[in-house]
Amino acid sequence: MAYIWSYMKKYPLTLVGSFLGSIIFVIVNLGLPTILAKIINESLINEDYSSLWQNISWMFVLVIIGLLGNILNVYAGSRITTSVVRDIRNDMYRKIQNYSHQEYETIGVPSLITRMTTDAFVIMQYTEILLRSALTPVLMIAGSIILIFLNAPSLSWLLFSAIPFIILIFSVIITRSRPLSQQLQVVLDKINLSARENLTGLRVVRAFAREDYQVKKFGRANDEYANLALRLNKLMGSAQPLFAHVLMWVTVITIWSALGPLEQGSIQVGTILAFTEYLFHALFAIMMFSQIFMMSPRALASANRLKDVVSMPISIDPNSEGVKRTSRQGYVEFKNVSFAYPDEPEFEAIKNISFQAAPGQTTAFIGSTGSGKSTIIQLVPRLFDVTVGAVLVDGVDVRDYNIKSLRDKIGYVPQKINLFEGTIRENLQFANKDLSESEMDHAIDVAQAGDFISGLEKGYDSFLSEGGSNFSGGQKQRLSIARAIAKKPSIYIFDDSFSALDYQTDAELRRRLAAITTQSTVLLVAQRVSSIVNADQIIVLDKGEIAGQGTHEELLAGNKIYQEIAESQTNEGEVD
Ligand SMILES: Nc1ncnc2c1ncn2[C@@H]1O[C@H](COP(=O)(O)OP(=O)(O)OP(=O)(O)O)[C@@H](O)[C@H]1O
Repeated sequence: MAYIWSYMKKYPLTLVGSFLGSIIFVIVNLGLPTILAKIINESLINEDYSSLWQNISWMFVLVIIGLLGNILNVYAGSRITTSVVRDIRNDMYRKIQNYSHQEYETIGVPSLITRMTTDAFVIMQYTEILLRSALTPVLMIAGSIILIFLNAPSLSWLLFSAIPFIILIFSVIITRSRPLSQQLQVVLDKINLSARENLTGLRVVRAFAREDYQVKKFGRANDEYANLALRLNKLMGSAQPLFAHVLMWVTVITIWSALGPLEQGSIQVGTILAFTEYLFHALFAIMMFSQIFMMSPRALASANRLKDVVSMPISIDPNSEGVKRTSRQGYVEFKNVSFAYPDEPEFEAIKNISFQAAPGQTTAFIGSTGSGKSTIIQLVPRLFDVTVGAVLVDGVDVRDYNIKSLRDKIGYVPQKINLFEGTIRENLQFANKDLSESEMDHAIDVAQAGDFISGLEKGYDSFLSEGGSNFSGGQKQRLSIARAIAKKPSIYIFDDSFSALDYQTDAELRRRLAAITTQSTVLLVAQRVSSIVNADQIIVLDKGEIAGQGTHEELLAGNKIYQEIAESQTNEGEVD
């Protein structure tokens, strides 16, 4: 509740409007039966037609005020609920932008999506219920009790004997629904994970003809959700009929117990009619009020999941007051760096790594799969922080930089290509929003992407689907490289970025890159020896440790692991 209130209170005027609407609603709903009782008891029985018309006119006035109140209530309520959910989503999205990989991995991308969509939607529904069922029912209960005591005190016991039944019904429902509501959101995460995995891996699923398996896997999560939802809906759905049942009994008992006083003339027909209306409003208000508690377990579960996202401590401090400018450009140094991934703190993915890279030089990393190549280069843009030692860029520890300034220095081409939905132009401008047409031509040209783009009908305005899935692996790699070049960084990082290129394109691209990186340092992860023969230094990795360091010729002469890699590729006819 406090969580939602922290968002609701940002809209004080709209809140006042909603409260005013609630007050009008109560006045109108209790005013109408009160006037009706007057009409029956006074105007009709005494055949006083002038007071009859007067009362009917008051009823008209009340109905019109009620209509205006309703409009105000609905309008203000909608504004608040939609604003609250929009603000929650914006806050989440902003926070997620600052997440490091560790935070993403802790919550998981599918869960983040469920939280931003479904959990936020649950909060929207709950805000709506709060606005509808908090103030109005309280006023309605208070007003009904006062009017019952003023007009029919002898029947008030009926109200008080019905209240425990209503409270009992809702207490049972609320207690039982709490664990179900919490489970429901967790199972929804599973559905999201399964759907996402299936849809993003559609080609693999088809290629392995595993559609049935995937359908069953999704079906299991979906069935689990349906079972839980059914149990929850049955519980929630039983509230209304049980309430109606209590109300019917109370109405029958009211008529029955009013017969005596009616005969004795101590109570009038209009009063009984008004009493049943007050009673209905009071009990209905209790039911409305209970909705807050019925919905609260689910809302609480969702609010906690949303709060977890926003309050998640950021493991990589963006250090906004950190270093923004350096006199040197393009120097990278690793000083005795060891690193363990946060989810496996016992296992050091890289151990005691030291090397220096200077502008105009290419430093290449090679080694068997899982030897730690990607891990090393991810430490330069501070995607993770070192566990031991230090990474220096231009002489400054990367942790001392303003993180944006550090990353501005780097053009990163990740192993898993990430292009965004939009045009080629937009994807390149992602690196540099002020990119001129000639700069774009140059980046595309160096990345060897000009040929295939000129063959496209719309050229730079050709559209990439989500993740660039309508382009080939090699085309995507070249666009990703062009995007890094467009940034004109002082440090280039290529993580296995040439693997999808044919040998000729790979060689030409490296030649063109060498020409534009005379003032920049290049860190390059490669699988093929042919991609790194001209590197100024090659670092051979084995199980996270440096097993050799030198030029291609030096390593070929004296490093066993490098010799084995080169030999295996020569046998395949790969090395130039
Ligand atoms: N996010 C992660 N969480 C935990 N361990 C990880 C993570 N990423 C990589 N590792 C582990 O760290 C080690 C080094 O992985 P890394 O990706 O750096 O290897 P690599 O040399 O780049 O391999 P490849 O050539 O296959 O890309 C491996 O043992 C891997 O299992």
